[in-house]
Amino acid sequence: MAAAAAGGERRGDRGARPRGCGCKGVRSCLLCERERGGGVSGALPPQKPAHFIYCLETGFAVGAEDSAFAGWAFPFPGVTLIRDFVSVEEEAELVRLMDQDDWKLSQSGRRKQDYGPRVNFRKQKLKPGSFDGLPSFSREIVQRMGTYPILERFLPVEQCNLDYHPERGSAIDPHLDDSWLWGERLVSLNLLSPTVLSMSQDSGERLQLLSVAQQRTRSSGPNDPEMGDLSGSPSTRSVSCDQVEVAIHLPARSLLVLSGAARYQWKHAIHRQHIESHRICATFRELSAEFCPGGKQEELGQELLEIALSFQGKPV
Ligand SMILES: O=C(O)CCC(=O)C(=O)O
Ligand SMILES: [Fe+2]
Repeated sequence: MAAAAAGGERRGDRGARPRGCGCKGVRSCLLCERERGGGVSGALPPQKPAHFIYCLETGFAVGAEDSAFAGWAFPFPGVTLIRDFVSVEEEAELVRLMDQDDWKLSQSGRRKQDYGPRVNFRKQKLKPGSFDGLPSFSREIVQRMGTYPILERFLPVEQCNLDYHPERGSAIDPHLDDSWLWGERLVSLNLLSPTVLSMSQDSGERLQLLSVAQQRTRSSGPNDPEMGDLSGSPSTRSVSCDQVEVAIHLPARSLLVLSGAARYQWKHAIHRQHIESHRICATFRELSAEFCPGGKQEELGQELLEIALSFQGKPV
C-alpha cells in the first residue's frame, strides 16, 4: 500500500471508531470528528501564506491574482497533465467496474482498492503476496498511457484506487510517495469530479521568484506583443519554500504525471475543502531502478511485472 509509506500513516489506538471510519493514529475524517465533538486540530490544512497556481501552458507556478504574490512566478518542473484522457462513457464504465469490488475503509475519510504486491515500507520488505495483477479494465488505459512520450515504457506494478466523498470529509495529508520501491513517474487518473492537488515543501530554502514580465521576456522573446511593460528595471523577490503552496487544478477525466522535483521535492495533498463532490482517483506506480534490469532486485521486479501485466487482478 503506497499511501501508507507515502503519508507515513501510523497505527495507533484512539479507541472505537464510528462505522464507516477507517482512521488510525493522528488521521481523522468528518465521521470520527463528529463522534468526538468539537472537531480536531489538523482536520484543516495548515494555511500557507504564499498561494501559487500551476500554469499548464508555461510550466510556471504563478502568484494567485488576489494575493501578495500576484505578478510573480517561478518554474515548477515535473508536472504533465493530459486532459480528457478518458471519455465520459469510459469514465462511467471504469467506475461501474470498480464498484463491483469492495472498497476498504482507509485513513482520512478515504476508501481504497489496492492492486499490488505486499509491502512493508518501513522494513523495505516486498513479496507478491496475494497480488494477481492489475484489473482487466486497466489494460486499455495502461496501453494508452504508453502512447504519450512522457509515459514511454511506463509499466505499472501497482494500481491504487482512492474514493473521496465530501460527506466523509475525505482528504490526503501532504506526503511524498515512497521512492525505494516506486519509480520516477507517479501517474493518476482523476474521475468523476475536478479537484486541486496542493503542493508544498517543509524546506526553509529560498525560492527565487521572477516578475511575470521577466518570465514573458524569457519564454516569448522581446518582440512578443503580449509581453506588457518590460521597460521597468528587472526586480527580484524570494520567498521561503515552506511558506508556499502551489495548486494544480485537476479536471475530471484528466491524467496527471508527477516526476522530477514535483515527485521528489514537493509533497502533494488533497485538502478536504477541495473535495466538493464524489471523486475517484486511480494511481499507477512503476518500479524504481533497484527492481529494474541491472538493479539488485531485478528478478523480483520482473516477477511482479509479469503478475501486474497479466491484468487478471482483484483488489488485494
Ligand atoms: O488522490 C490523489 O490525487 C492523490 C493520491 C495520492 O497521493 C496517493 O495515493 O499517494
Ligand atoms: Fe501520493
